Amino acid sequence: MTLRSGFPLLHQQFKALFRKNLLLSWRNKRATFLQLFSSFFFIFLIFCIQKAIDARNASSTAFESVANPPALAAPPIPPCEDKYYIKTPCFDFVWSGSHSARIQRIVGAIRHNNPGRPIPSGKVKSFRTTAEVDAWLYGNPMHCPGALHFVERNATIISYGIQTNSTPVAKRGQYEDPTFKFQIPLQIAAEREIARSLIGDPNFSWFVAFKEFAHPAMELFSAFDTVGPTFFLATAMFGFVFQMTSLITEKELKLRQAMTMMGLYDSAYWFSWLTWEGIITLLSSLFIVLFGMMFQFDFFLNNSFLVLFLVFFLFQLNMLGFAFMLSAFISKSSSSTTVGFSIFIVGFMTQLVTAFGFPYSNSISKTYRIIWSFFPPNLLAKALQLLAGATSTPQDIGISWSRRTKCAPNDDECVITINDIYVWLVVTFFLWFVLAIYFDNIIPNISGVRKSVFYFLNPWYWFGKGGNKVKEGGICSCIGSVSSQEQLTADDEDVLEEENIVKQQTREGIVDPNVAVQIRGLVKTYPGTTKIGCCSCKRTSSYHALKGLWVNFSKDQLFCLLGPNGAGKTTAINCLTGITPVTGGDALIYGYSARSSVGMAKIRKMIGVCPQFDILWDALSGKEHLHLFASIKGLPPSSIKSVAKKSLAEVRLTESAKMRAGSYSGGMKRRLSFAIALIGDPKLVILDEPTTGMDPITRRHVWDIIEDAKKGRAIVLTTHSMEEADILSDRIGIMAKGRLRCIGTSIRLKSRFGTGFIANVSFTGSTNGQSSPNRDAVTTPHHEAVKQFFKDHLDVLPKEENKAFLTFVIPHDKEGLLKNFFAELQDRESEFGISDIQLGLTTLEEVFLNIARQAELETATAEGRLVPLTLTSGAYVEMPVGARFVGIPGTASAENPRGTMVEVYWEQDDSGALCISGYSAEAPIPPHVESMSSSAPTSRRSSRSRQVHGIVIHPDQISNTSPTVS
Ligand SMILES: Nc1ncnc2c1ncn2[C@@H]1O[C@H](COP(=O)(O)OP(=O)(O)OP(=O)(O)O)[C@@H](O)[C@H]1O
Repeated sequence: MTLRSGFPLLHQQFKALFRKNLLLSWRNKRATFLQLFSSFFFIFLIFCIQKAIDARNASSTAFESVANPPALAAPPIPPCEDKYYIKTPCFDFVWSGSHSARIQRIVGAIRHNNPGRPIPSGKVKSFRTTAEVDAWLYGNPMHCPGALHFVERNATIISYGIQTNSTPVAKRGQYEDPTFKFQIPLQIAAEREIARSLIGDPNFSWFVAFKEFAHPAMELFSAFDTVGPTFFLATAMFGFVFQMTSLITEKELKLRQAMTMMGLYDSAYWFSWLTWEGIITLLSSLFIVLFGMMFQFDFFLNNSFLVLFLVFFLFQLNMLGFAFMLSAFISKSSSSTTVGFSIFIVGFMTQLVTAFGFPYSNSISKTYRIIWSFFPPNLLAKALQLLAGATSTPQDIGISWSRRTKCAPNDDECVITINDIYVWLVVTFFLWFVLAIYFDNIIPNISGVRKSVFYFLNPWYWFGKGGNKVKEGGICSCIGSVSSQEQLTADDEDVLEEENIVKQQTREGIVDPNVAVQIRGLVKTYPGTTKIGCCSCKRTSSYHALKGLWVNFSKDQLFCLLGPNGAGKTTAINCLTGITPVTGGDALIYGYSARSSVGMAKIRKMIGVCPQFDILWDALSGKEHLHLFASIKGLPPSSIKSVAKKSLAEVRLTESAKMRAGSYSGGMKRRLSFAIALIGDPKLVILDEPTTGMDPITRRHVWDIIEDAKKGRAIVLTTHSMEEADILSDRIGIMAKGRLRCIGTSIRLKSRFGTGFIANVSFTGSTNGQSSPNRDAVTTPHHEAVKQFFKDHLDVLPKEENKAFLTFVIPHDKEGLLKNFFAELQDRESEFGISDIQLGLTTLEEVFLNIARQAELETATAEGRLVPLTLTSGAYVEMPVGARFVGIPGTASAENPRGTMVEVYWEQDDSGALCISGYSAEAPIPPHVESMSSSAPTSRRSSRSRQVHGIVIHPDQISNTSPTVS
């Protein structure tokens, strides 16, 4: 099948990713709904605020245009209860001059003639003098809104004075102006009745009317101007946070890395996100303007639709670019909400400052304006201020499309126009977007790999022909010197032979057509770094994860890489797939070098990878995953459907093809990851623990698929299942501490590194007991007889024993004796009470443990890592991790002149580390073993390390003779 490349592939990848983004948004309905429609909620809130403001202003004509004001007839004296903040009982007014009968009559007339409401006598209070009134007011605050003071000068002159409170007060949004409410009615009433008294005509007409000035409407207090920026910033924050979360999640879950491994173009990735989010932003901006018009805001009705739409669209697009850029700095998706919230708070505060006029004023330096305008919420605040100002009164016509380049109506300073804001938003959007791609390249990815700070200066980068060289370590950390790793000579003869073959082929330039992958002295050293924090420097030393790997992986074969945790298997795979840069050596995959970026581009087309962790989107179905990865790989569109269908059938996921991967079981997810690795018929398939979490039936099924998949391609498998390795592998390499320790077929490894044969002898009539490595635990006459039989004929003692069975390990050199030995044992079965005898070769697991233990022992010895063990006899030993035979200090006697020793049994714990599982009974140390003192290794690291308490005996010294311990 010919895979697409170049622009057609870029286009295909873009379409597939765009569809993926669409599906993710569709499946995450709540988030998408908020992105699109949250503006409705905020516009409704602005509507409510505007209604409240309008209601408050309803009593005033200031906000209306009054061309021909009507006359207001003189108002009556209001009841005192009408006053805000009054204490009852209250008086409508108090007065002084009560000693004058004429004044009394005038006050009586004021009460009776009050228009529309005669005032009862109990609602006024009389005093003789002004001083008495003051004394009463002082002693009874808030019991009366006003006072009249009459003085009868003579028969023709009556003077009067008025006392009222002059402070306007507010209550529930309404203002009370005491001049109009109390003072003027009292004044008119007093003057009317004084005039009538002086003229002597009680019906004398005294009509006073008030008229305000004709005036245009004042600027309305606009909710858009004040709360609009914050509310629309909040609307944009939904998209901002969701976008950051999506990008960071794809980074965090290594989804992006997986797609890159499959040959994804970075440009397809970024533009697919930009296009999809651009569409969402466009719709959301459209809805903002439509909702605003629906609520009949002058702001939306009087400004041009296009002007408004562009303000919201460009602002939200700008925030999107800002989110893209920030996501390069964040590695945990959970942090995006915190970052979003912080941006909102900062935006809220800077918008507040903008609302007060900073820095868009002629009196403030242009430099401030430029700096301020880089933060998108500030530009939004200014744009809304201009647009609100342009529609603040009903006469204002707003900003039309043609006026966008001119000063906004009512903007006296005219420091910035709407068009300037557009330009700023567009330019800064491109800036954020370019910075997002730049930072994404130079900030270490999830594998700690990044490009050089000046990567874009390499012309080849732009042509996709190199320039993708990567580095390790953060840009703000000084990479410590990488100590060079000398190439160590292999200890094992098979490993050495493999190494020599590869070296010879490399030297002589021989291209073996059967070799798919040739690893030539691959070295990987993770550099140590010095991270400079604010108050401290953190140093880490470099780590040699691969110390020179020389190996060939043949076509049509499965090579299994085994090794304990941290052996370097994943590092080797990551070097092959280009995830991590190679420090030394090289790896050729079908002739292309993994060190060259041109080669890596070719390699990516040929490999399929099933990483250790499932790299899947929870919201996408199995079928959608296969369609996506097939498109990224470059399969012709016409074949994608059938290939995906076939792949799903192969991994038995046809039934659940349409189910979302999030609801798959662990085994189903692994199967899907496996199917993704095989898509596009790759010539090299790398499977990193592919069957983890699968049930035994499915696992066997996947093994069948792997077996079938060997044809025409090379497969590299890493696994912790020895059974899997045994069944599937054509060749196995066991790694430990960054080196290949042994290589060969399963049989070869078992016969070379296994302890020999395992004989299991079961007894009749015995109940199952606990197996015990300690042979003192169980003894019966039959047991003793069988043990003696083995001792006499093969010179071995049991490795494990309990009431039910005895287990013996028979060394390879006894193979010639076995036929007669077992024939005789079978003849005497009834005599020994034997129910069954089983004989087998040692397992691969044992080989693995032996290799791992040896590697641990080497390291533990070098590092001085010791493990204590107290024996049942009370003796105490302390040995390096992995030590098998340990002599017990102080046990030399006449009977055992070299002392005694125990064999220590090791197993791997859950984390893969070696721990003691048991130990044998004490046995004499054979005479040929080197002297006790010389064989006790001590730490070469430092004097701080503890001393070995015991004698570590190399297994070869014991196996050179008959087994002495069991
Ligand atoms: N980015 C890194 N920086 C520093 N050290 C690393 C880095 N990645 C891996 N290592 C170290 O390199 C060693 C080899 O790791 P690797 O993941 O290759 O082991 P492995 O054999 O795949 O183990 P497992 O079976 O647990 O997957 C480990 O000691 C690990 O801590």
